[in-house]
Amino acid sequence: MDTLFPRERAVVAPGAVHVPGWLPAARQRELVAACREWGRGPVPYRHIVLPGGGVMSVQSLGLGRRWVPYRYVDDVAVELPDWLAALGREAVAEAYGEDGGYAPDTAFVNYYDAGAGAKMGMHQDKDERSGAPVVSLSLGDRCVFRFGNTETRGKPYTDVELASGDLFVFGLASRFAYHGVPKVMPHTAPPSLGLSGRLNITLRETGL
Ligand SMILES: O=C(O)CCC(=O)C(=O)O
Ligand SMILES: [Fe+2]
Repeated sequence: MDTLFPRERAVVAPGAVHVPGWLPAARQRELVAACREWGRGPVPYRHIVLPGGGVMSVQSLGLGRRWVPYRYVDDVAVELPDWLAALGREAVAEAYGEDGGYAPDTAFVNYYDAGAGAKMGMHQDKDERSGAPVVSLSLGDRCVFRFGNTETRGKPYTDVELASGDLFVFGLASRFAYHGVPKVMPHTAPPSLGLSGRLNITLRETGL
């Protein structure tokens, strides 16, 4: 990534850790290939329709235990691969120094079409019955990831730039913090990745 200054690991809030460039380029390419493959599977990427009638600008696909707004249902359309759960465990160990037995059973793959202005509003990930951390991996275009507090969707929050290969883990006191993606910067993906837009893979333990 071509920034002027090296980007450094940061604890954005207690339990919320940003590790820039965690995924090597080859691993990023493998993950992009896997995301493409999942899209060819039984369930395509789609814009989720919320109960109020709103349509999300992000296109998503679920692996492992399936989520429909706003709950997990007891069925699996596409398995969560063991290698991805293992990567999640490594991610937690990287962020916290130990993996705490992390065993994610669900993942969301989100595609942000940067040209179409895809973004995600401030929300909490709170349909899980587990306090285990959320692991987020970024691929492709850079974005502004807004990481807030557990009380309100508003301030105080911190804006973090997430780039391809970055890891963000939020757990402990930040597990139920509001967060969102107000902006994706088009044409900022590493050219060698062959991806236009941004992919985000988010792993969670449902505790169900
Ligand atoms: O795209 C991101 O970085 C965040 C995604 C997210 O918050 C979610 O899927 O719940
Ligand atoms: Fe989220």
